[in-house]
Amino acid sequence: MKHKVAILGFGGVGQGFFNIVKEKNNSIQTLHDQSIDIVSIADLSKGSLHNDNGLDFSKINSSLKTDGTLHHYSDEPGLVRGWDAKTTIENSNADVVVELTYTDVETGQPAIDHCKAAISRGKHVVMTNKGPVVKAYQDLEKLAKENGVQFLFEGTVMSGTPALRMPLQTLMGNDISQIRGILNGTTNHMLSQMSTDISYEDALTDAQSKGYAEADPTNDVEGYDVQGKVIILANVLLRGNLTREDVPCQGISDLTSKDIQEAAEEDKVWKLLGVIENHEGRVKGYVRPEKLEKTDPLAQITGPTNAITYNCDLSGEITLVGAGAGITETGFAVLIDILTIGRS
Ligand SMILES: NC(=O)C1=CN([C@@H]2O[C@H](COP(=O)(O)OP(=O)(O)OC[C@H]3O[C@@H](n4cnc5c(N)ncnc54)[C@H](OP(=O)(O)O)[C@@H]3O)[C@@H](O)[C@H]2O)C=CC1
Ligand SMILES: N[C@@H](CC=O)C(=O)O
Repeated sequence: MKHKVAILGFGGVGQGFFNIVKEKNNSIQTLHDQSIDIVSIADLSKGSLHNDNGLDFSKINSSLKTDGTLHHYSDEPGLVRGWDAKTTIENSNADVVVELTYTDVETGQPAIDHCKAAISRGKHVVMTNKGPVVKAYQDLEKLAKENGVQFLFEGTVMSGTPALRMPLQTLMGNDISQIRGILNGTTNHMLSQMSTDISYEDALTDAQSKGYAEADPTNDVEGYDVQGKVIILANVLLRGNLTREDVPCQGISDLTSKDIQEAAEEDKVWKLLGVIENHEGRVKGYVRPEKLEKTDPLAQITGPTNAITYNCDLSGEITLVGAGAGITETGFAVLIDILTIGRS
């Protein structure tokens, strides 16, 4: 099976996904009988390219190497430049639209419109952008069903670690009464760095330089990113109907290096937690920093690594530990969603 893919947003994750396809397309074809043609890329400032016959990976690579944009991609028959995201969805021959633009958890836009336009045209949507899942999960899921396409978003929670697919598929039949986790790579990395005397500002700059942080890192440090993930987990796994107003949210911006040192002296460690409680179908969630005993399994999780514990009635506590952010890890989440479409 050959997937024709359009990428909207060619920042860290877009390029992480592109590099994976460039390196692994042949082995994926051999092992899984699927391959990926990138036919369109649309980005605000890096430029936009489309070719019905597929774009040339080596030409994309060399243009990126020149100055980080697509402007140096050389001409070829069938090449179209300059389509914006909307035109790409309308005109591209892609059967999968990959939505990797900025997350806006307040409005979900413009990504909700991108999803609706793609799904209404019979295109599958794969995304790591949390906005549309936080704001419009039920509507988009319904629209996807009506149009006979898939709407997949594994990378929205814990990047390439299967925090959604694992419970949906392999914990089926359990009642999950609680989900509790460290769900943001940026802040966990910052808290780990701050415990080694690195300042809050330097720790944030480091997380940004490594591609973990949101375009506006306020979303990370004020907890809004975790709040979005709590809503996604609650609504997708537990059939909740939570909105941002339902989830009290406190981030780490008030925590100082002194607080972290004082906790260490008490053998404790500060962690930013996202928690969802499910009492017989009444689903609630919150986000706040908590001072954990060093013996708590979540206290051991450092750097951009995340962890999530599902409290299940049949299988007991199951904890998943893995990357919470990162461009290759999140690029992998896009790949696994596309391969899942191919399998079904
Ligand atoms: N980085 C990570 O570890 C993870 C990220 N995510 C999510 O994945 C998405 C992508 O993340 P990441 O790649 O790190 O973010 P970046 O900020 O690096 O990239 C986003 C890209 O989208 C482009 N863009 C924004 N709006 C539009 C638009 N309307 N049309 C076309 N292009 C647009 C930007 O253009 P411009 O060239 O102008 O900047 C930028 O290149 C985000 O929603 C993020 O929340 C999810 C999990 C992990
Ligand atoms: N900014 C987020 C990226 C993934 O969702 C994080 O740091 O976890």
